[in-house]
Amino acid sequence: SENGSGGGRSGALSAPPPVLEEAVQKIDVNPPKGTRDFPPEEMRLRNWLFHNFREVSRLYGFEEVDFPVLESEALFIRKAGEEIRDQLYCFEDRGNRRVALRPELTPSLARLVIQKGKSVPLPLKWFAVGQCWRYERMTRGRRREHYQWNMDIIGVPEVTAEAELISSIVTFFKRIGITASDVGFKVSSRKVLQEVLKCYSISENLFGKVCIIIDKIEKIPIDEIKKELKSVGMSEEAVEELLQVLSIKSLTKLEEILGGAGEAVADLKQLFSLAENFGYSEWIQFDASVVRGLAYYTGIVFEGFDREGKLRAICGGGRYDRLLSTFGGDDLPACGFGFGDAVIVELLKEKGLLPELSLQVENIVCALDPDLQGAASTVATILREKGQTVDLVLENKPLKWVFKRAGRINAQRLILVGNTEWQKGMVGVKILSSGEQYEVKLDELE
Ligand SMILES: CC(=O)Nc1cnc2ccccc2c1
Repeated sequence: SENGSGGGRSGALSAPPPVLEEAVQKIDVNPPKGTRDFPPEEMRLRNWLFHNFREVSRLYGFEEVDFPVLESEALFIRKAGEEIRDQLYCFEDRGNRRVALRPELTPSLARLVIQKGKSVPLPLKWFAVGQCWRYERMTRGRRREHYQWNMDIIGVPEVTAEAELISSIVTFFKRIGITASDVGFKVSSRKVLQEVLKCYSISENLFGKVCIIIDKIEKIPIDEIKKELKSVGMSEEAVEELLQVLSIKSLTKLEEILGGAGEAVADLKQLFSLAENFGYSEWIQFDASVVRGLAYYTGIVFEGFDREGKLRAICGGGRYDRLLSTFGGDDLPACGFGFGDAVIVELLKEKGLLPELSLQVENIVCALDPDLQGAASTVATILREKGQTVDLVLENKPLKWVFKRAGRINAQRLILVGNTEWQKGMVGVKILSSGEQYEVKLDELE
């Protein structure tokens, strides 16, 4: 409220009219490239979505955690050639530290688990909803930020953890009206890949790279995939065998190829059996081509997809038993998933399932003349202390303006503070849906 010319007011009468700062050249009122504002309507949808994320997490007994959006760049530097690494939103800060806006939440969660060490009893069941960033050349015009819901279970080596996580996502889908005919989960295990590579005595450290290449199987031509696999050292024969195995869509077939002794088949059999018990068998299918694009997965991996095949993956996750130890922590088993805020909204639009969320206020309170503004403030406070929502008219406005605003904010009733009523300790009430109008004593207003 201070004017711009040299500090506070000096004797209003003598001072020349305050000269505001010279107008800066018009700033760009749009948010930075690839980012979004959330004006009220969009914010209501976001809050509705996040409320459902949090409610499901609560139903499953998970505790909410959060981390800085800014992390040391080192947390995300992995050598496997991931897209998330190529698009890291990283920079050098004013202390010459290499930092990055987090592209995902899992490394931060792993960092916090290690930091907490033995002080937190296992298993840990933590969830977070956080904004994640990527720096893409805007040529692609894609977003540079999105919000992700993550749920992670730390300290459980059995696939009961993965089964629980998939169950939580099914619960989420059901809550918002999505059914098993709308979406499904493709489920596999990276141990399938591991067992094939072992047959060809391909070294472990190629594992991450091969996964990242395979993850592009539906995004780039198969010849390109073969070329990249050979470039990391796989033989022609190994490539052919691998691609053959990755096309398997039945567990029985997989068992024929890999034999029944391996962990991959055992884990997947157990997962599908648990899915029966959870009651979500119709939601999942085995698909050996699913590897997911993050290098740290080591076991079961899964991704939610829309059965019409129009959209990108809705969510994805899996087991990452080595991540904590690569950060110098104990060798703790871990699994989790990430669920972005973008594809799900596209799906809801496609299915006509976007919720109708309008602003709803119970009361609009207004003084019928300026010297009753104080009285109106008192009435608003009384109603608010009763837990009622109140839009208090803050200026002396004509009744026409008040009615117009009442309509716009979807007020249920109009509380009029007028002289004659106020003298009797009363206020006027108008129910805006029916038009019914009456007077009521202030202490009987509920
Ligand atoms: C569909 C969409 O907006 N995807 C998206 C948007 N921003 C991101 C930012 C970081 C990592 C992944 C991201 C993914």
